[in-house]
Amino acid sequence: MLMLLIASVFLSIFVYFAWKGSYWQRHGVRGPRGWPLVGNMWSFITGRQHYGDVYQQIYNAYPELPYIGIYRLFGEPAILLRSSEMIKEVMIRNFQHFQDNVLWVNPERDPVVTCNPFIAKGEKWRTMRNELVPIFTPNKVKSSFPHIENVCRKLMAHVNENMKTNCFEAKDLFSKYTLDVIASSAYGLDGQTFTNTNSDFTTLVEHIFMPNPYSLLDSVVLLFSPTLGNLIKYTYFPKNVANWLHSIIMNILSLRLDKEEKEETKCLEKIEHSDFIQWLIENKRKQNEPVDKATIVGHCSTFLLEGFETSSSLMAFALYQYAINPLEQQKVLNEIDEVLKRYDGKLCYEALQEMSYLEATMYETLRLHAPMMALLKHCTKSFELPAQHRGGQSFWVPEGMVCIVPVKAVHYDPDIYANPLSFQPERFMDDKDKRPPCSFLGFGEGPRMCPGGRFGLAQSKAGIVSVLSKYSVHVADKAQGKPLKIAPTTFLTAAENGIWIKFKERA
Ligand code: HEM
Repeated sequence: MLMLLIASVFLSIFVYFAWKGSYWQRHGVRGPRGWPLVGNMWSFITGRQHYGDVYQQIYNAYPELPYIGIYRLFGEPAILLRSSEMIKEVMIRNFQHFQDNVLWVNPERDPVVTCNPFIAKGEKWRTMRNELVPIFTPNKVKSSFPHIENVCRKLMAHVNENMKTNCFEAKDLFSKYTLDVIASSAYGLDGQTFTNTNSDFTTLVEHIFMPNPYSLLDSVVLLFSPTLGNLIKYTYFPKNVANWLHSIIMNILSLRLDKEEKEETKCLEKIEHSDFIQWLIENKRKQNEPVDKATIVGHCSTFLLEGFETSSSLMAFALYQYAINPLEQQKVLNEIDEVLKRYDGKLCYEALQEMSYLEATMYETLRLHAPMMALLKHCTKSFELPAQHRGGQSFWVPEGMVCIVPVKAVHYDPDIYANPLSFQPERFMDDKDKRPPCSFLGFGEGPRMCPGGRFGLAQSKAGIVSVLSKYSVHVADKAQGKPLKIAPTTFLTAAENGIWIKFKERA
């Protein structure tokens, strides 16, 4: 009797998985066969391949299809978008059907980050995004520039001081830089990241996104399994960092808002602050709306989480690319010299705008090392995709299904970017209008496209120009002959063993 029971349990499990694994066959959509539980993600879940590389492999295997039916972890059917037309449908033209990002964060455990537009869903997303967009207009980015310039000076002092050892881990160097920029331009604080090894920004925040033994678990929870997240009580924003941030921002707000009230009653002049927090407050006042302190703390967590990691990895990967591509580096150095000469050697916002080759190298770096190797969108309103192949039928994407935009696969597609492995910044000067839509996704696309990209580029370019106006960059001795390895487990793209560089004083 017991044997019969066990056998029927096994049989039911087998039938269930066989039925689940035949989803795409039943719907007449082509794609790779999936395995029970792991779907097509075996090499990801075993820590051997980044999820972006898994999607790239599948993308390359079906060159003739506009989209592919795949199985994510736990056998979950999902659509991998392939043609640029399909990507455009989902990210831009029919955005209202695919509004939400896939990122499983529990609002009760992670209340601070629920204001983050990258995480927020539905109407809350729209409200939060609308509050942030005015902070990043060209004028506002220009107004932030004195903060950036000031941190550039600290960066240079730090590099000059450490030239004796002359072996820098680029990601670490530029994380310090971008954290200091955010501390100053967003909160009006001195982050002390270069001068104080025990500064809160250095000890609490700097390593949040670095590869660690839990990176794979974090990625699985964030992208695949809220149930697992609940089980292990996962938090996206570590509790101690959230508490620390909450307390410093509430302090800043009390100082500013309470002071303003007192000053208003005494009719004294207001103190001028010029940072993101102040602009958030002013925008609320202009609209005659109350300033909600909790929301401002939420936005401050967004500045921190979205603002430092993406830019610092862009800077680190860019310097790595210059180091292994000396001809392209020379073009950057020449342009920096030429432009700065016109500005009496002074780094300023206007000078950066004239460095078009430098900008092209940033885009080319983002093409090769996009911070997000795939963007995942939830279908929020069912949507009809055209037939996938001749003789096939259209497919209704059901609400809740995940649609994958395989950023890395698109960026490395030789039909879009000839010779995709090589670093050719010229592609972003001459040819950019000749490419199909949605073929550069370093900042995403459509209504959810990165609102902070302009600021991110400005801070990245300024730091790079500061360093390269004095030094050229090279692969550090300890990393010679060792190819760069990308960590297979992290949510954001990161180098497994760091990016080791050295500088040489320019003649
Ligand atoms: C070079 C630097 C940066 C890169 C490469 C970058 C890249 C991205 C990407 C790929 C997305 C996803 C877009 C999508 O889903 O279509 C994104 C979203 C976002 N980024 Fe950035 N980012 C950068 C800098 C920044 C900065 C400095 C901030 C703010 C301080 C910021 C704030 C955001 C926010 C709030 C979102 C969510 C937007 C939404 O879903 O509506 N980013 N970014």
